Amino acid sequence: MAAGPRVLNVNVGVLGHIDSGKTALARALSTTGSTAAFDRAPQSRARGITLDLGFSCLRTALPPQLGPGPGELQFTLVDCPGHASLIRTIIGGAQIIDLMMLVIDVTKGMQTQSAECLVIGQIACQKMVVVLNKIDLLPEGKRQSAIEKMTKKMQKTLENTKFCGCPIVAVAAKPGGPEAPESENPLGVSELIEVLKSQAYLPSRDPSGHFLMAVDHCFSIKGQGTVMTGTILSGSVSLGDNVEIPALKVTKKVKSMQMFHTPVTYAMQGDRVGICVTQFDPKLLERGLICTPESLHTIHAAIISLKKIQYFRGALQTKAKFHITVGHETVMGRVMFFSPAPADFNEEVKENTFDFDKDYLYQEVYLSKDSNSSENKENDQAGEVQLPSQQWALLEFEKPVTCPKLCLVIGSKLDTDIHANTCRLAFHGVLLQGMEDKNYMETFLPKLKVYKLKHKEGQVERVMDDYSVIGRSLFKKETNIQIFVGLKVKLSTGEDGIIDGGFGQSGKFKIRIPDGLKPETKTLLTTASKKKSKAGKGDATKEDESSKNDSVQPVTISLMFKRYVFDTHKKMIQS
Ligand SMILES: Nc1nc2c(ncn2[C@@H]2O[C@H](COP(=O)(O)OP(=O)(O)OP(=O)(O)O)[C@@H](O)[C@H]2O)c(=O)[nH]1
Ligand SMILES: [Mg+2]
Repeated sequence: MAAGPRVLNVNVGVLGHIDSGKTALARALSTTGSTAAFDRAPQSRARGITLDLGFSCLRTALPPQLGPGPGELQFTLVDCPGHASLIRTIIGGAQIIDLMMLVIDVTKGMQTQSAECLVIGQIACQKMVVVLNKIDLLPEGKRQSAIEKMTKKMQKTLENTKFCGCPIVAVAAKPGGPEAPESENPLGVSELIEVLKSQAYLPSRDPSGHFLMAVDHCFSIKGQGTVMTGTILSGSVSLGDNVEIPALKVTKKVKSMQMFHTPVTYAMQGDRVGICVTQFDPKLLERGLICTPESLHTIHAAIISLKKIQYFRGALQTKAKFHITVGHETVMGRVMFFSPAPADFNEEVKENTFDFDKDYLYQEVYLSKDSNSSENKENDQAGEVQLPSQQWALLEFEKPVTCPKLCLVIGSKLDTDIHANTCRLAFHGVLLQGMEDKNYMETFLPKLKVYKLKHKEGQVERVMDDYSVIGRSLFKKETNIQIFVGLKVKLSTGEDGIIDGGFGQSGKFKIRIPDGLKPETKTLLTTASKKKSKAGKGDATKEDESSKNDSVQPVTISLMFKRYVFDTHKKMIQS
């Protein structure tokens, strides 16, 4: 470890709607700039928007809650882009921060991407500070009352979020806007620094486990090698360690390391470091992960636990495609939702594990208060829809992704029109099980016991004798009835029956009633048959005709069974 005073690092994300003044605020806050801060990229400057994460830092005295003893607190400011199209970068940025600043243009209030950032913050961050920026644009006489009004509004917005009651600070990061001289001093920034200090906490710092680092910049230094800078997400790293760049499948030795311009020999979770390796072309890696060799897995499909994002309009449909951010990568993927089997509905589920021994119920749509699918009609009749405490999804990716175990997953509809003023983030969850085998369909999925409940209805055509009836309209003409032989059915009059075999060529079948038909049922059926044969006089010989003629029969037959979605034999199972 480096000698000298103790320095603690806290990553502070700067998030908010486009043009709210995030970059201006980061600039006002920082005393030391680091690589690629402040829209240094030429494309960024030309367009006046932030295209990538910007890093800068600010050092202050250690606040009392992080004491005792001498030392310094370093805030690494992670300036995120605001433009809607860059939401993937924002999600990546949010996963490395400990404390989030949500920047709001005080003259505009909450805007579409402020809301999306708030959602991301709720998923990925512990703490938040709201910054009302551009207060210089409020007429001086009415400034205070306008700030108070917006503060109240924000408090209301945050009421039902985990950030309820968080500090709200009013500033002007760049009074006068872009044309104002640099000498114009920002307003409220020293107050904001005090608030940040009061909110700072020691993020979890645990040197155990695999080393994993989110790299945000990669560049070469003549005569030294290639430097990758980033935040250590887990584990630790020492000089001489081998680290893998999984996206490129190469392993390199750590030649030297720096933490904010100071050489170090060791760094751990929460630290921001630059790692120098040799013989590696920096052009090959821009953004990405490096890790302990072979500690990440590359997966083609995954099982996740998930929750719908409340602000997402519309239902989450099975088979729909989403943009899926898995850890730090985003790919297209298809989803299939499933819930606990009814028997396990109220059972506590263990966090971060998936139980392959249990049965799960396939769902056409994710069950939520607003999902009024016909599937849930039976549930609905009780009034309120009963929702399970946990639901899951199977994700099938269009391209394999490389990610750590148990990483964060966010599903979004990024193809939604960015001017549509709606939340594009649809669900979030935890990756419970990845499937590394390309042939997971054959090798893995059969282990996943998700079933569909099938319900078929038909009618009793006529009585054969006291212990058997002929049924119809349950199967199609071409159905191989043989595979249904032996399955149990129930008559609407209460009798249990067993499918005995086909009858004729038109999909009719024979049902055996082991306990015999009730006399009432027999009467009911005989009267109905008589009526029918009268009506159909002349054609009575044509069996086929009568099955098309859907005259109402008084007794219905219902067949219920479950079938596992991934069972290659398509077995029908009855309890
Ligand atoms: N009047 C006034 N203008 C400001 C203030 N802060 C920022 N601006 C202006 O608002 C515009 C946007 O500022 P940026 O800091 O680039 O905004 P941003 O949120 O980083 O934008 P993106 O990164 O593209 O989302 C610039 O023209 C700034 O000069 C402020 O406190 N007062
Ligand atoms: Mg910016």
